[in-house]
Amino acid sequence: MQQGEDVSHVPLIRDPSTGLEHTSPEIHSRDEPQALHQSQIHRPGRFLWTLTCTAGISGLLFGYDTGVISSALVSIQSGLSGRVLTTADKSIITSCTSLLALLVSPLAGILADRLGRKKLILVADALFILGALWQACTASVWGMVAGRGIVGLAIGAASMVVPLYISELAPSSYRGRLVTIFTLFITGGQVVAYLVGYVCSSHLSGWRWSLGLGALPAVLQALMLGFLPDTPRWLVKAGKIDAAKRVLEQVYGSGPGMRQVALTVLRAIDEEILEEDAHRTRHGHGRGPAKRTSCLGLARVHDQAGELCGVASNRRALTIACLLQGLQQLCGFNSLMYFSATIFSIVGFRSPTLTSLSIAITNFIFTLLAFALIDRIGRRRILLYSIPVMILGLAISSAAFHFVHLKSMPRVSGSGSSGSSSSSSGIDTPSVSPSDTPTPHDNNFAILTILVAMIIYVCGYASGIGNVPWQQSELFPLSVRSLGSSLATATNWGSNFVIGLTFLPMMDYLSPTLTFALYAVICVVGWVLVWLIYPETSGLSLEEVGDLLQRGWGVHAHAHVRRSGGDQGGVGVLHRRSLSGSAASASASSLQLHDERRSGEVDEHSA
Ligand SMILES: O[C@H]1[C@H](O)[C@@H](O)[C@H](O)[C@@H](O)[C@H]1O
Repeated sequence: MQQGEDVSHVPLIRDPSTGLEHTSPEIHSRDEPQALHQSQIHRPGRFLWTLTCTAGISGLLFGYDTGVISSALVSIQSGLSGRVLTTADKSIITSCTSLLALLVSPLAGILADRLGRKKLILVADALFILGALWQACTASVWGMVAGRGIVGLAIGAASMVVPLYISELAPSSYRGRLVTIFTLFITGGQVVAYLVGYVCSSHLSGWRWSLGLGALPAVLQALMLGFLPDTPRWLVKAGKIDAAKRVLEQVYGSGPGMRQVALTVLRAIDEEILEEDAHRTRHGHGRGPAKRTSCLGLARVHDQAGELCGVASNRRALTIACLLQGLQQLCGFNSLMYFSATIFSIVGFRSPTLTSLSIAITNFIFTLLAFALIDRIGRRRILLYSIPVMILGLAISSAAFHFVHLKSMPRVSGSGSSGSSSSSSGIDTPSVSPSDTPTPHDNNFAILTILVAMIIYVCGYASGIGNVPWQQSELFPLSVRSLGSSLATATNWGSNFVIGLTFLPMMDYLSPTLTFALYAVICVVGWVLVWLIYPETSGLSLEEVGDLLQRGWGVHAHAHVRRSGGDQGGVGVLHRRSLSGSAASASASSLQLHDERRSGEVDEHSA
């Protein structure tokens, strides 16, 4: 096949020796150059931006729905079931969202393979709309729990499938940044939710509006998504080669050589699927090649699970993805997201809700920083640099709490009515009387230190661990990508649930000093594990990441990319890969060669 030739019809043919279906042998011509630099890709074009931002609206919904409930709970008063909400009501209403998100995430992986990535986003939209309207109209506490549960289903599905959708569309050199847009939308949604909640809280039934407004972005996204395609990787896997090729040509644009790049990417995807099919046939996983077009059935789930746990590189990928997602939540960040107003209230701030807005805004701004840096610095290095900042912030908070005279602790049981006011977190906090406000002789310095330390912590969080785990899909080969991503997403929601449930009791029984010290210790352990087992994946194609994990954890591989010039640095090079022994070592040397070509490689452990 000549460069630039129109390849609009790429038929599926059956290989008589293996019985596997694959694309035309022309596409697999061994005379083709083995690698093509994606440095030719200047910037993601309008098509890719439209796809990414349209999918990112799910992130906005995720952030909005997780953020808006805190102010809504304050404003509800006796608007549900004709009584004031108890603290237990508030806890159940808040945590049922993460619980349902946790339960749905494994199922979302199956559906993403079965229906396609795009259709699953549409299903999530339908749930977002239903959940928002339900919450806005419900008259009872249990109705609200059901509405929050429906939103939880939507968030669980969206948080699994959207990063997958974006990473399967993005060229490797932009993948980190484009996936980070998802987190930008989440954190932006949280800021919007805090602001909308603040504005609506001054109206009697404003909380119904703030909850119902969540339907609007979902309607918008569903309308836009109707015109957009599924990912090339899912399309190839579903046997829709022509459609996949069309999408790739749109993603890579029509500049000089870009059709060739699109064709090479198509070939790499196709080869990956072929090799995985062959590997599965050889090792007895799955039912062989006929699955190319029927691989989306539920019967595959068992095989996928076997492949995920039975193949060493997949096990490593799963361990890393779950480690990062677990760390993202167990480091305690969402205890600030949900309860920062409570914390600021008990230490004596006069306007805890507005003070807690500073947390949401810092989170958003530093996610912007991550967006700018993630592909330049790399995922691993950004974590190794930013986690110590988090540890510093937590350690200072922990120490400062020791010197603060707390007004009194939030109560984790009892009614929200007597003698207490509700913070925007939805948890009862004691009223702070004028005499409670700190005096210069009291602990103003320590209180201010807590605020500054928390902001330092959020800066570290948002620029690293708040984003990097959502790059999870890149760790898995296509055959187990959905299942692996969904288990990692479940780890995220499981840990989120644990943090939401344990934070207040820990503050109460352990003390704030020990609670924050514990989060700091978790971050130290997390940093060591990241250092030991998380390799740099920045700039590698999805197919190359698989190569990296085949020979151990890959942290010693000189796979990091030093930028050879602005945005063009860290380019991905496409390589053939094979799961067979000899080809694997050939692939290993090709990776080395590829790395040698990249200027200024660094030893990962020196990063
Ligand atoms: O990546 C996001 C982001 O960091 C949010 O601010 C946080 O609330 C979510 O739990 C997390 O998954």
